[in-house]
Parts: sequence; structure tokens; C-alpha cells
Amino acid sequence: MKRGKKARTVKPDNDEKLWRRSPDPVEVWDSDQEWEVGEIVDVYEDPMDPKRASRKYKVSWIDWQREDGSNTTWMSEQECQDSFPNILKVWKAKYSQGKAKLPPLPESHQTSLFHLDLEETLLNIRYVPPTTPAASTSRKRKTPPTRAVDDDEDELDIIDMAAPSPPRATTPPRPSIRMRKSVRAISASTQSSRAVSEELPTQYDSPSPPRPAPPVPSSTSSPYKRPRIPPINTTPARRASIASTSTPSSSRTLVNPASAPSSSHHGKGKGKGKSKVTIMNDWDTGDAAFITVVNEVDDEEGPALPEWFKYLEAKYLRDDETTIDSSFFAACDGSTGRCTNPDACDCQGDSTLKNDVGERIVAYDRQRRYTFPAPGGALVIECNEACECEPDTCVNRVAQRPRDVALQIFKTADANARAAQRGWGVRVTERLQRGQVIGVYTGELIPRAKAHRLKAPQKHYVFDIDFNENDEQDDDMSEKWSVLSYNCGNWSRFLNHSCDPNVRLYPVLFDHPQIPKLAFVAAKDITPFDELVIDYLDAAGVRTASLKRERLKRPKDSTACLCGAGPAKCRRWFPG
Ligand SMILES: C[S@@+](CC[C@H](N)C(=O)[O-])C[C@H]1O[C@@H](n2cnc3c(N)ncnc32)[C@H](O)[C@@H]1O
Repeated sequence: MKRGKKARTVKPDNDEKLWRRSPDPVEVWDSDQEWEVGEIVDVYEDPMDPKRASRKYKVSWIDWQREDGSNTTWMSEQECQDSFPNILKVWKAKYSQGKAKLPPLPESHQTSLFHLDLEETLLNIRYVPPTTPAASTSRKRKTPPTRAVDDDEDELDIIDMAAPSPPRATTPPRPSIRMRKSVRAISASTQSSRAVSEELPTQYDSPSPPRPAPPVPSSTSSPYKRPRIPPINTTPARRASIASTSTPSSSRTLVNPASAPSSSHHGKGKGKGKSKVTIMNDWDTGDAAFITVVNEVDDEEGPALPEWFKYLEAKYLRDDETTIDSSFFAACDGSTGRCTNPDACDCQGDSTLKNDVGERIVAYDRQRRYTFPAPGGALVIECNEACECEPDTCVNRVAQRPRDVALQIFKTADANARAAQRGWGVRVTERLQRGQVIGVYTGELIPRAKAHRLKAPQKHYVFDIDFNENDEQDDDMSEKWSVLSYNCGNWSRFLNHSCDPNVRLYPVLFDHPQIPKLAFVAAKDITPFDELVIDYLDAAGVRTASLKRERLKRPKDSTACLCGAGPAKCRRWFPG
């Protein structure tokens, strides 16, 4: 079966993309113009890449910004080296000493920080007031240089290289760098620029309050040309098909082969975890419901995350393709009410979802609750950006909506001290009804073969995503994919295993014609402060009807289960 038969032109207006805060315009840079570089604010690298060729730096620009107020772009190491080697050198020196700090949040995030402040009463969160970019910028321009770094090739004035001070009543100075040197223009496809921008959203790309006019590139007196955004990889998306929409849950495997839970990836003791305020700030996307971090057990500040961890609420970080031609999506014409009928809604033409008595059904009821089609795990095909149905009212758009369930990342603890070895987990602060969709699993989309070679701790954070692919003409999906949430991802990387889960997963297509997201759904009614737990075995497809047989089937490289489901339910192990 082919998808894409009903392709049509997508509306240019991105307003219908529910999960996207603002459209990223195609960015084209005039290679003759110059902009002033601000600073390196972040770094990303693939730890499986020993030569660090994948390393990218997030750079802020002083006199350039997008219409939405964001002013950062990602650049490869080579581009940074070619353009501003001294800034790079200084960053590396600071980074290696662990001194490089992220700059204060943009103004747009003060609203959510106010939210944090309110939470403080309830959760005993220490609130750190941010400085505003505007204040920092004006300060930066006025502050005289305190230290200069000489370089034969570049003229570099470091006005203030001190790392941001601890929070205090007055605004601390930020690093400020002004350089005078031309940068060679770096070519890259504008399509890939867009993709990079979409795939690495962070708080620093968040929109600030609107400004009256879009940025006008400064005159040639500006010290820097602004290079184009580098691509991650420019391999174009190719047409492929979903040969079968039947995806038994058994085909989704949690790759978690490890020995007993170790503290290495949980982080134990003071100082190993990230500050919870840092995490809550970094993880506040503005679109999705708030995430808080709570530790009522010990003095660990927050869960241990790689320094470079990127929060991705609803996107995979793909390095295999940068654009998705939406003409490959099958689309519906949006006739009133048709999306509730799988036989009438064109996007659902390939769907095999059925209820217990064999009737074709839409995955969701009118309250947007998942209906648990039989057999469990069948692929859900939601309406997409090429459809003409109304995004706000269409019942076949659920997993693609911004997450509206507030979540808490918390340190687990039980009467049994060993159970605390489960590390951090996820819980809700509100009541959930069975069928309520919570969110989707995100991270780096990597080839299956690569995922299976991973060692701890990365291997503890991998899901395989599978669906059947039988169309011989389509060779580009012969590759199997996994999602690694160690370096980037969202709250779901903290979901623990239970032999008696209250959350299940199902694969759902909505933003890519072939590669599904895995959506988490409440499998039963869940009360506030219940931990959300999934069955890793359920995903691994080794379940049998008999608990006794499952206990006997324990693989060599499995982990002793501490889920606490009780002797009648606990298998005593899970894959890992
Ligand atoms: C995907 S991580 C879950 C998040 C993890 N608790 C953390 O703090 O980062 C999976 C790891 O959590 C621990 N874990 C999850 N569920 C467990 C359980 N039922 N019993 C023992 N350890 C568990 C194991 O160490 C496992 O490798």
C-alpha cells in the first residue's frame, strides 16, 4: 500500500501546526553583509562520534534576530574556527574547566519563571531571577574592557569574560565579545537551515516579545558577516511507503540490557545532578504543560543529565534527513465530520485500526481519548499538515497536540531502600483518565544497528521504533530506526519499568509519512502523584500468558525488577 496518493499542496500558513510555537521562515543570508557575533551559548555533540566531527555550537548574534525574537544559530566546529577562532578558543578553555555557563534566559521566559515562583511555595523551589538580554546588552556596550586576549590573526577585545555571578539583587555582567574580522560566507541549503532550527529548539530560540520591525542587517561597518546556518546533513527525504499499518507492540523494543541499576546514570549524592531550576527552565518549551523537578528523598539537586542535554518536547533529532515533503502525506479534504469515520477520512485509508468486534475505528473518541484498538499497538495515522480539516476541532489529531498534562520528575523512594535504585521517575500532579494521551517519546533518531552497539549508560535510554515495510520499491526504509534519549529527549526518558504499568505506548504517524512517534497513553485512571510506569517487556514483546513462564525466561543480561508490583504480578526482571 502506498501513502501519498492523495497528496495536495500544503497551505503556506503554518498556523495549523498545533505543536509549533512559530513558523521558522526560510533564512537566506546575504554573504556581503556583516553581523556582530555575540557569544557561544551552547554546544552539542554525539558521544558516539569519537572524532567529535558532529560537534556544533550555538552562537548568538548581537544585531540580528528573527522575527520571533530568537537570535541564535547552530554552527559546525569548522565554521566557528574559520569565523571566530578566538571565541571558540576561549569557550573551549572555559568549557573544559567546567566554567562555561549558559546565559540568562530571554525575556520571553520570565512569564514561565513567574510560574516557577508560584510553584516555589508548594515545592520549595529556589527561584533564581534571570537577567534580561536587553539589560545585559546595554551593560555590555558600556562596560570597559577588563582583560584582552591578543591574537595575531584576529583582533579580539574581551570586554568581560567573567562567568555569570551567582544570583544576586543586581544584574550580573554577561560575557561580551566584540570582534573585527571578516568571515567567509558559508553556503548551506536554506531547507536544512529550517530543519536545524526545528530540530534543536531550546529556550534560546524562543521568541521574545515582538519587535516593531524585523532585523535589518547592519552596514558594512558591522564587524561580522553572518554565515548561513550549517546543515546537519542534507540527504533529502525520499518517498517510501507504509506497507502494513499493523505494528504489534512486540516490535517495539526497549533496548535496556544492563546489569543491576547503577548509580552511573541516575546520579547519586549532592552535586552530580543538574539544578532542578536549570532543568525546569531548560525544559519549559512554552507550548507544553509545565514540568517540575522534586526530590523529597535526598540532597541530589536534580537528575544527572549530560551537560549538553537538549530538551526536545515533540521532535526527533534526525541526522539523516532535513526536510519532509508534505506532498508525501495522504491528506483528507476536511469535509465536516469525516475524520470521525475512517472510511470517509482519506488520511486513514491505510489504517487497520479495529475495535473488538472487527469494525474499523478512529483511534480516539470525541474527548480525544485513545480507544485502545485491537490488537494493541496498531499504527495510528493522524490527520496531518496537508489535511484541510480544522486542527482545533478534528478528533483525529491528538498525539500531535502540545502536551497538556503537567508532569513531575521526582526521585523515587520506597520503604524498601533498594527500590530507590530505580533513580528518578515521572509522576502526574493531576488526575488522568484512561485513554488520555500524555505525550510522545523523543530523542535522536539513529540506525538500529548503531543503537544496539551502545554501551551503558546510553543503552538504557533507547527505544526501537518498528513498523512493517514490505514494499520492494521503497528501499530507503529498509533501515530500522531507534530513538536514543540520552543526549536529547524529553521527560519520558525518566519513565521507569513496572510489571503492572499504568501507561502504554502506541505508534502514531502525523509529522512524517513513514516514521512514527511513540505516544504514551494512560492505560487506567491515574490519581495525582502516582508514578507513570511502562512495561519494558511489553515493548520488548516477550510477554507470555504465564507469569511463571516469564520468570523462567529471564535472559542473562536482564535487570532485577524493583517495581514493587507484588509477587502476583512482578516478573522479577526486565530487559536490561
Ligand atoms: C530509561 S531509565 C529510567 C530513568 C531512570 N530511573 C533515571 O533515573 O534516569 C531505565 C533505568 O531505570 C532503572 N529502572 C527503571 N525501572 C526499574 C525497575 N522497575 N527496577 C529497577 N530499576 C529500574 C534501571 O536502572 C533502568 O536501566
